[in-house]
Amino acid sequence: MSVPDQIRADVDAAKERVAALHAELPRWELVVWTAGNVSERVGDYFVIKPSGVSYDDLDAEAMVVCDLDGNLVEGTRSPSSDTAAHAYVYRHMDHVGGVVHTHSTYAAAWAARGEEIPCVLTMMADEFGGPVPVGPFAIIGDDSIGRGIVETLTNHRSPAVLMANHGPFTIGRDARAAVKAAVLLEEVARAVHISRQLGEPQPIPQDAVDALYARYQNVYGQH
Ligand SMILES: O=C(CO)[C@@H](O)[C@@H](O)COP(=O)(O)O
Repeated sequence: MSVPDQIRADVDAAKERVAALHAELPRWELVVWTAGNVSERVGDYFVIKPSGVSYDDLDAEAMVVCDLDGNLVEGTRSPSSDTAAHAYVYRHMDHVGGVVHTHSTYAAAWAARGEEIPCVLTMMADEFGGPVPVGPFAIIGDDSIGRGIVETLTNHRSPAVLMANHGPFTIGRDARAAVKAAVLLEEVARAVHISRQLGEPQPIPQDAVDALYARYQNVYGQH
């Protein structure tokens, strides 16, 4: 099988982007071995990595394509073991164009405690719009993880969720935005963890969180 001709070029471009973005996971020390994955939506399909393949071997040609039910439609290897979770998110969150899953150390440590990361840094207000929430414990193999991600992030500002006893999933308008959220998540998870070792981090007032989030989401960057 393969994708419809009218999206062939878009799928091929997404394969290049998603392959390159997988290299960002070891670059920012968000993964060990093969323990992380990135996907990007292309119409009624999404591009994702093959399961268990070294990041050194993940080029555009290695990427596989699935439909929104998580069925493999293009590629010679099995898709990521988290494909069902990515697919569930795409089916139930129309605005999401990219999904990332890692087991990054500090975010996983907060997930192991089932504790949300409090909004005590301006970087958290900027990128997450408040605390980073915890999602329910769910075992890989069906829609449980995807359902937990969607239930937690629907109507929530955060693009990241700490799945209890597991690790972070992030979402974005595209795969790059989801990777960025995963990178900043691990940074704030580490900083708040370190802060709490020496005292009690101080929450940012809600009006300041709202102002910082609005600026960062709508003004920050090149214009
Ligand atoms: O933690 C798990 C499996 O338990 C996965 O998220 C991780 O190993 C990545 O798996 P894939 O290589 O994407 O299949």
